Amino acid sequence: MEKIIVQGGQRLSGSVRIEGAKNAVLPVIAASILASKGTSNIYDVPALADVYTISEVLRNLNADVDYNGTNHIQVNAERDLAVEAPFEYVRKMRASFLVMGPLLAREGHARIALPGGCAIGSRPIDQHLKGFEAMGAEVEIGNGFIEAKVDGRLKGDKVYLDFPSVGATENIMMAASMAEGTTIIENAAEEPEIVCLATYLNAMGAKVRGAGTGTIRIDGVEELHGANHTIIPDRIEAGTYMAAAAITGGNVLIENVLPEHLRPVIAKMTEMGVHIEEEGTGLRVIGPDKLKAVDIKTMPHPGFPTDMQSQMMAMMLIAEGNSVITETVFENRFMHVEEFRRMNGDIKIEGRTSIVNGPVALQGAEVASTDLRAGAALVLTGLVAEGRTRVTELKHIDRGYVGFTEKLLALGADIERVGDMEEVQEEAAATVEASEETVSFKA
Ligand SMILES: CC(=O)N[C@H]1[C@@H](OP(=O)(O)OP(=O)(O)OC[C@H]2O[C@@H](n3ccc(=O)[nH]c3=O)[C@H](O)[C@@H]2O)O[C@H](CO)[C@@H](O)[C@@H]1O
Ligand SMILES: C=C(OP(=O)(O)O)C(=O)O
Repeated sequence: MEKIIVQGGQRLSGSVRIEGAKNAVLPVIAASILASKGTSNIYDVPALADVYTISEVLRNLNADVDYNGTNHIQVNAERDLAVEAPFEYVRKMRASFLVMGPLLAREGHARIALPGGCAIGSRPIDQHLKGFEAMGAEVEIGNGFIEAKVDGRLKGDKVYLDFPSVGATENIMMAASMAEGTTIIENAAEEPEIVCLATYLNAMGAKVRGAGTGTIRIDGVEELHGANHTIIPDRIEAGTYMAAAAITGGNVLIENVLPEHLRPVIAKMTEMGVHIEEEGTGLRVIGPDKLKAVDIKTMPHPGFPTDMQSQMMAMMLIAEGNSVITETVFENRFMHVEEFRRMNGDIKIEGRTSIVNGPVALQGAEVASTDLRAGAALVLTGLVAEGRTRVTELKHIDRGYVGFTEKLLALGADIERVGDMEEVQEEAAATVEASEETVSFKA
C-alpha cells in the first residue's frame, strides 16, 4: 500500500504555486460537450486523477478529448453524443453526474449511474432532478441508473433550490443555457466556481447573468460553440498550503491565488494569530509560535468552506484553548476525527459539532485518509507531530492535490511518498542503524 511518510518538526518556508481549481475545471470540462461546433481549449488544468476521470467520461460519450497531463485540455464534441455514463466513473467521482445537464440539453436524453453515498454524507441529487423536471424532462430511476428524457428542447422555468447546491446550480445552468426561453435559478450557489463556469458558458455563446449571486438568469440559445477558457486558481489547495505554513510556524508565499475567494479562510486564520498579507498575485503566510483557538461554522459561499474544515481542525489541535466546529453542509464530515485521535487529538463530537481541546502534544501514527481534504489534513498534522506519521489511502489525496508530497518537500518538509517495497527497505535500514548505534554504545 502506498503511503506518505512525514516526520514532524520542520518550519516550512519558500513559495508554492497553486494550480487551477479542481471544482471549477470539472464542470467546465463537462460543459464542453454542449458545443456542437468548434473546439474548446481549457487552460490551467490541474493534472489530477479527477481530470483523467472526467476526460474518460467524455470520451465514452463520443467526444474527442486531447489531454496528456499538461495544463491544457482540448475538447471537441461535434459528433453526435452517446448518452450513458456508467457506474465505474460515477463511483470514482461524483462530479461525473455533471454531464447530465449538458446531455439533456444537447441530446434530450441522459442515462447516468446513481452516484450513491460517500464518506462525507449521503449527497442526494434531488435538487438537480427538480431543476430538470421543471424544464420539462421526465426522470426515471431504476436498475442503478437515472434516466432523463425530453421531447424536443428543454423549456426554461423558475427553479428554487431548497439548498444552494453547487452541483445542482451548475447542472441546471448548463441545461438551461440551451433550453427554450428563460430559466431563473433562485437560492443558487454563489461559489467562485459557479462564476468560472458561467464565464466559460458565455464564451461559448450562452447568456448567463447573475452568477455569483443567489439569482441566476439564463436566456437559452439554440446552439453553443467551443471557446477558450482559463480556470480560476484553487482556493482550497491555496487554503491547505496556508494551513501548512501556519501550523508549522513557517513563512510561505502562496502564489497564484485570488485573495477575494479566500476571505473566510483569511479571516479565521487571522483570528488564530496567523499573519497574512497580499504580495503581488500571492499571499504571504507567517505562522505564529502559538495558534489561538477559534470557532468555525461551515456554510455555502461566502461562508466558511466545508472543504477547509479538516485542515482547520488540524490547526486547532495545537491551538491554545477550545475550538468549536459546526459542519452545516455535509451531515457526516467528521470521519477524520477518529484518525486525529490516533495522533493524540482531543476532540469531542456532538451531532454536527466538534469540540477540539487544544493544545495537545501530537504523536506520529499510522492513519488513513477518509476523503481528500481529510488526507491532506492528516499530512498537515504529521508536520507538527512528534515522530513519524504514515498516511494511507492516497487515492483520495490524488483526487485533489497535484504533487502534494513534492510541493511540501520543496517547502522544507521531511516527507516522502513510498510504495510497499520502499517502506520495507526503509524499516530494515532503520533497524540496522539502530543496532549499529547499540553496538557502538556497548563498545
Ligand atoms: C466537484 C465539486 O465541486 N465538489 C464540491 C461541491 O460538491 P457538491 O456540488 O456535491 O455539493 P452540494 O453543494 O451539491 O452539496 C451541499 C449539500 O447539499 C446537499 N444536496 C445537494 C444536492 C441535492 O440535489 N440535494 C442535496 O440535498 C448535499 O447532500 C450536501 O449536504 O460543493 C461542495 C460544497 O461546497 C464541496 O464540498 C465539494 O468539494
Ligand atoms: C468533497 C470534495 O470534492 P467532491 O465533491 O469531488 O467529492 C472536495 O473537493 O473536498
